[in-house]
Amino acid sequence: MADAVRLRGVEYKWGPRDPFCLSVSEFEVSRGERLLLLGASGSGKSTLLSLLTGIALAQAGSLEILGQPLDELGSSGRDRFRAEHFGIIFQMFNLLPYGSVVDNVLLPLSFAPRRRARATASGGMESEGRRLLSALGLPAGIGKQTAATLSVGQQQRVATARALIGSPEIIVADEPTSALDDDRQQDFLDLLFGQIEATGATLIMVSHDRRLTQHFTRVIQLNDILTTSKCKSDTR
Ligand SMILES: Nc1ncnc2c1ncn2[C@@H]1O[C@H](COP(=O)(O)OP(=O)(O)OP(=O)(O)O)[C@@H](O)[C@H]1O
Repeated sequence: MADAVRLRGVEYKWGPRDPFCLSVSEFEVSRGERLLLLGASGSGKSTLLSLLTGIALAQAGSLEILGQPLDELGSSGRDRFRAEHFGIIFQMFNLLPYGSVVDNVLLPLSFAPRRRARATASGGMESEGRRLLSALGLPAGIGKQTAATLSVGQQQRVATARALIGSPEIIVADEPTSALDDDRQQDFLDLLFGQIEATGATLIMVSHDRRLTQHFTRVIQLNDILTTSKCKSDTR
C-alpha cells in the first residue's frame, strides 16, 4: 500500500519575493503513524500542512498523498481530494459561528461522498455526528447550539468531531492544544487518540510544544527534514 505521505525535492514560496522558502528533499509518513512535527514559530509547520493538504501547490518536486500525486489534480480536484481523505483540525478551529454544532460536524460530508457513505453506514450521518460529539466528551443536547456560543475547549472538540466524521484516512492537526491548559490538553489528546486508534487513521500534528511527545509513534523536528540550501526554483 502507498505511504500516507511521500515528498521528494519539494520547494515552496508563498510569493516570488518572499524571503521564506520551504525546501524538503525527502519525507514520508506511513499509514497508521501518529507523527508529531515540532518546530519554532515561523519555521514553516503550517506551510507544510498547506502543501500536504493541497491548499498550496509546491513550485518544485513531487508530493504524493495515499499514492496520488497532488500536481496531477487541478484546483477543484485537490479540493475534492482534501475533503475525502483529510480531516483537518485548524489552529483557530474555523467553525461556522452561526451554524449549529451538528451542522458544523456534518459539513465535510457535503463534499466527500465516500465519507458520507461511511457515516451513513454507521447508523446515519446525524447519529454518527452525535456519537462523535459524545465520545469527545461533549454533553448531549449541545448539537443544536450555535458554534459561536461554545467555549474554546468545546469548539476544539467540535472541530475534532468534524475532522473525524466519515473516517478520513489522514487527520491533520495544527497546534490544536495551544489554547488549552495542561489538564484539558491531556484529556483532549486521550479522546483524540482513542478515536484515531478506532479507525486506524494516520495522524500528523504540528506543534511547538515538546510536552506532547509521549503520545506519538514518531516525533521529528521540522528543521531535520528541511534542506538548508536555498530554494532553487522560483514561483510557477
Ligand atoms: N497564507 C500565507 N500567505 C503568505 N505567507 C504565509 C502564509 N502562511 C504562512 N506564511 C509565511 O510562511 C512563513 C512560515 O510560516 P508558518 O505559518 O508556516 O510557520 P509555523 O511554523 O506554522 O508558525 P506558527 O507556529 O507561528 O504557526 C512565515 O514567513 C509566514 O509569514
